[in-house]
Amino acid sequence: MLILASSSATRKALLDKAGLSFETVQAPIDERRIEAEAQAVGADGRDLALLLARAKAEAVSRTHPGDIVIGADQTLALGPELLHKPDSREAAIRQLDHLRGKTHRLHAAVTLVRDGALLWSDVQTAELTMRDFSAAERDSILDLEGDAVLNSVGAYRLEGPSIRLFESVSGDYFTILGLPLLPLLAALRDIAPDLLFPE
Ligand SMILES: Nc1nc2c(ncn2[C@@H]2O[C@H](COP(=O)(O)OP(=O)(O)OP(=O)(O)O)[C@@H](O)[C@H]2O)c(=O)[nH]1
Repeated sequence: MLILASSSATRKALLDKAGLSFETVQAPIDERRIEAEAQAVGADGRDLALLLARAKAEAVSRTHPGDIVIGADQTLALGPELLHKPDSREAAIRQLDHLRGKTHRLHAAVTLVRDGALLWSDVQTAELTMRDFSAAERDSILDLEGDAVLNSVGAYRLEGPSIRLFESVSGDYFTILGLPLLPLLAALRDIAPDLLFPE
């Protein structure tokens, strides 16, 4: 069985649309604690995404012997600063105002783990520049997006009306949504082709 160790509805949707059959299991890890420990030894956004993706897959692998577990994590770096998913509309407003008119990076990491062993990992980075949008424009986009932006590290959904807040985007679409799907599919074809086309 293929397992996605993520509670992300977006990641689940991407694998569903790719026609994969899998289970989702939320990883029982303390992301903030791992982040604090990693940053204390100088980890940057890219390192942290990989560390968390691996920790999630390893944690779920321990309770699912024999299964291939996909771990994934995405960090948002504005210069050296790491931003996180907003927990309210007010926090989303603050987050978008913080990103307005600037360029930030999204680091999306993905891992494959079986019986605690790391089989494969990858980290992809995208660079996104936001327009210097007005507060009125920001608020009308948040009205259109609703609570969906609370599940997104940048308080936006590139595939939704939020796209109107962007100046430019460079990098893979799936990386921005939070799961480097093409490298993951290539790794699964290599490691467990039967899981891509279950009998
Ligand atoms: N739909 C959508 N989701 C996005 C976008 N950018 C980032 N995200 C989501 O932002 C979230 C990043 O937070 P993570 O900590 O990696 O994942 P999570 O949602 O908390 O889920 P876990 O894997 O259980 O930690 C992921 O769910 C991404 O799918 C976007 O443009 N569109």
